[in-house]
Amino acid sequence: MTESVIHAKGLVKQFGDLKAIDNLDLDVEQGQIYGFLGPNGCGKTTAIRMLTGLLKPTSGDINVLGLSLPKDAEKLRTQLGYMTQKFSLYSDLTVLENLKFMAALYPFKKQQKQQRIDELLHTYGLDQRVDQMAGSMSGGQRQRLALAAAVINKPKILFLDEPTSAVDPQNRRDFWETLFDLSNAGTTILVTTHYMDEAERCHRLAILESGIKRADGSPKQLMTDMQAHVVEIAGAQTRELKKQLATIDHVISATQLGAQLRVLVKKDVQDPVEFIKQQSFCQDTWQVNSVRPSLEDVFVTCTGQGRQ
Ligand SMILES: Nc1ncnc2c1ncn2[C@@H]1O[C@H](COP(=O)(O)OP(=O)(O)OP(=O)(O)O)[C@@H](O)[C@H]1O
Repeated sequence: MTESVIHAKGLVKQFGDLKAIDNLDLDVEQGQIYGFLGPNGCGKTTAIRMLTGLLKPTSGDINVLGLSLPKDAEKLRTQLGYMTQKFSLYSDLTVLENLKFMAALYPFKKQQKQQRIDELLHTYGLDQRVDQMAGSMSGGQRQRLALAAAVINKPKILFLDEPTSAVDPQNRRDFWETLFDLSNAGTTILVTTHYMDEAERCHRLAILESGIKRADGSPKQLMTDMQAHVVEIAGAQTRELKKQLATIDHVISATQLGAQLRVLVKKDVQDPVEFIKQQSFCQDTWQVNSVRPSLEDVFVTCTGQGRQ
């Protein structure tokens, strides 16, 4: 079995009356890209801050790269990289100045430092922009600079908090290619997101809601194990049909996608297509088909209104 480099057991973080993280267990293997998927405020940043040693848990155990947190946080610092949610670089410094500033936080020898900066400028396509102010760069360019800065110390584990919230789909794709290069070279990556397409790229992910882990597994495994059938209905008067479906006990949710309704039906229904067709309001002209689940279906089934 591959080594677990992040291990948490019974992790709790309480802010006054609010339990931001509630009894979280976590195991992340070396080289894995592990995602935290969840809505705003579900506790993703709080979890990352505890796993990097920046925030003390209320209770629970954390072991990262064999070190116990928060006790050994200082020993761990040089082995981690952390790209925070907000743009954490200096807008009024150039690309080069920002990288030099970050490099000064680590014990580089002078020549080593320049070599590493040159390497990063090249890898992240920034060599033509060394003298550009970070504040004048596009969202995608800034994100590349932030990533270069986060990996300047060649971290064993890289934490990324909603890294692609300000970039377009092409930049997001390119960014993920870079993450797979890092993962392939042995870097473990923990990334938070609320985008389904991003979560789907992870080797493994945890779905978080109100600080609680609702599901954990590879995207494929989560879709296979989902506790619901997915049915698509094409026909007239979809808005009215949606309202009627919402009143049926075995229907978890119904949502409109273009001209069709995508309906989640509880797993204990044997034949979901027949089940829909047998409803009194179902019209013969409607096309009802069983379809493969998506990660969004998994998310809806195990969170919010899906949890009945
Ligand atoms: N220092 C703090 N003091 C009090 N409450 C806090 C503190 N930090 C976070 N919280 C609360 O804990 C909950 C989880 O916040 P957190 O930032 O971890 O969520 P998140 O999933 O990262 O959200 P987002 O996607 O919006 O960043 C929120 O309700 C937040 O208001």
